[in-house]
Amino acid sequence: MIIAVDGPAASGKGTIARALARHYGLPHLDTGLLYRAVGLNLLRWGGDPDSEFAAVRACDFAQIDFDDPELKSETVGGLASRISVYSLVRETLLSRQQEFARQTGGAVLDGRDIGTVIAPEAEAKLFVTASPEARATRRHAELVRMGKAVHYDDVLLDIRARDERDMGRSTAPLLQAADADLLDTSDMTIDAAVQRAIALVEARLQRSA
Ligand SMILES: Nc1ncnc2c1ncn2[C@@H]1O[C@H](COP(=O)(O)OP(=O)(O)O)[C@@H](O)[C@H]1O
Ligand SMILES: Nc1ccn([C@@H]2O[C@H](COP(=O)(O)OP(=O)(O)O)[C@@H](O)[C@H]2O)c(=O)n1
Repeated sequence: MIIAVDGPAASGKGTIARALARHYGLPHLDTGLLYRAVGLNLLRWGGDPDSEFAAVRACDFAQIDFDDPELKSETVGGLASRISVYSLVRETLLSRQQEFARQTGGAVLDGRDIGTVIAPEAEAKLFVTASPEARATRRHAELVRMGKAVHYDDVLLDIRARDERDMGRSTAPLLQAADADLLDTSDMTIDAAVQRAIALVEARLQRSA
């Protein structure tokens, strides 16, 4: 079974995807980390994020430690959002994600285009969202926990800028797949959001049985 979890920044899609993976005993891929790794390479190598050529060259994970906390920084997230508009970058990262999705037994993937581009055949699709303010509050708390001195207003601006870029790009824009279930987590605790996600997946599985 493939479960696709898409949504904007800090909506809780990663938290939900990890919980679904645990619940169903499936492997999980956070596809945002691939785009973030490209951004981190550019930062380290002094590559120009305005150059599609440089961004494609940075699609190289040989020196990337996917547990590196720097991947989670807002600088790297911003770079990821900028280079993710390039269709050649998206093409370069496509097969890795599709192979993960199509492995025997299935998988859970989260990102922006899992249900629309990477695995349109997924048995269950969730589009996880929350208000920009709720998302900024969560991301701000997360960054403060990581010891970063950031202002809420800057985090909110960053979230809005990323939404605009992710939704406005021509290749694989962030959008809810026609057959995805919407899950708005603005007023939900993590536990409530996870329980709702499991219920939505179960309902899908029963409908397709
Ligand atoms: N429903 C929720 N209520 C409160 N905080 C949440 C909720 N869902 C996720 N979080 C927290 O918000 C932050 C971002 O969640 P995450 O799952 O990483 O989002 P995304 O993968 O969409 O960027 C994390 O610190 C996470 O613990
Ligand atoms: N499948 C994906 C995943 C991420 N991305 C891009 O990568 C950036 C970082 O993704 P992420 O999922 O790690 O970001 P957060 O939602 O955790 O803030 C996003 O802003 C997107 O622009 C994408 O284009 N397609």
